[in-house]
Amino acid sequence: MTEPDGAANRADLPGRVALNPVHRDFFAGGAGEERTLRRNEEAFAQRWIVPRVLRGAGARDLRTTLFGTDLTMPVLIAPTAFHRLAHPAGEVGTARAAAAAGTIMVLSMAATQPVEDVAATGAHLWMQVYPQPDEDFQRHVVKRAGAAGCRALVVTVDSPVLGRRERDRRHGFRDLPAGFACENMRDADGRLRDIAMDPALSWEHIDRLRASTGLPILLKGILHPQDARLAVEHGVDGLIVSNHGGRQLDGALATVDALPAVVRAVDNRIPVLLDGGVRRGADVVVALALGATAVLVGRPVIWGLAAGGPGGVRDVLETLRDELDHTLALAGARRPADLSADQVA
Ligand SMILES: Cc1cc2nc3c(=O)[nH]c(=O)nc-3n(C[C@H](O)[C@H](O)[C@H](O)COP(=O)(O)O)c2cc1C
Ligand SMILES: CCCCC(=O)C(=O)O
Repeated sequence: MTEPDGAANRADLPGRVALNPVHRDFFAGGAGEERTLRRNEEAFAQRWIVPRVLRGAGARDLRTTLFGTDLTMPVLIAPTAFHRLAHPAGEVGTARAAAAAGTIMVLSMAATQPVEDVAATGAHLWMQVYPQPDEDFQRHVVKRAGAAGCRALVVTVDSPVLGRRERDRRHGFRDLPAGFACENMRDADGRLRDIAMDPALSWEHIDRLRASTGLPILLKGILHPQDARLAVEHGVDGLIVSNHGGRQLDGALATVDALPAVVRAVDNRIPVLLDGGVRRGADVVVALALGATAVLVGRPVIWGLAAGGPGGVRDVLETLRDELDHTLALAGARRPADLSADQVA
């Protein structure tokens, strides 16, 4: 997706603030040569929809239910870090747009505003966490998210170590600037912790997390069908096929290429979601036809936030909704569930 570049023709957008180029590269960039980052979008561009005709489909119905929450469309907001670097409205601004659009926002563990403030917008929230080796602290974060009203946990499992983002290295960008903090990384005494990434974590960590909370748990960052099977065996409630928007393992499989095998392995036992490279309604249709229950968008939301605050995010979501509705009509489907894998070539 084209990045906002501070061009003058965007100055008319309400709430727009110029994006610091270092922060723009943080949002836009991926790991290594950014092969996976590019491939996520290219893989969608190489999928072709085979429409069905004369099905009397009528007006579309995009509604979707996930773990008891009704959404107006199968497009969610992926967890992304540091929204206050994109716009002063921060995660609260993004959540206002999610509430207005009737979808779920997945709040990043690296959010720059407290989950309680974000939840006060009335948006449906899920909380994303990187599994923390200090399990007492992790339970504290999970409890706090639940108390604030988050309805599910998204556990990101593709980050045993942080990806090498060369744009950030060139800029020397390592951390949030002064005056910003990961507000949901405070311990019970209010002290800030760093987000830990730990290559020693295993399925036992997920088992203990599973036993410690009644919230539905989704694993984010699944690409291999065997991991999908293991997730089901370990009592996980949902999967997100993701390569972290190409920010972790450069060279990892594109998500739409990974989706069919994961869907087969899961065999309808739990919902399978996908993120990475979803930019248009046609991409959503392809993912749904290949068996995803819903998709999430990452960078488009950030660009909307940077360009226009909550209204900019709303524009991004409503554009995706319109395109999805239109593409479904042209594909001969009334509901997402009417699509089938034989409609993708
Ligand atoms: C700037 C940025 C920050 C991100 N931060 C997180 C994060 O804190 N936790 C997480 O699980 N994923 C994070 N992701 C990955 C997204 O959740 C998602 O997998 C990815 O952005 C989807 O790809 P897309 O940007 O092509 O839509 C981040 C992605 C970006 C671009
Ligand atoms: C330590 C938080 C990193 C967030 C991020 O940039 C990502 O997950 O891609």
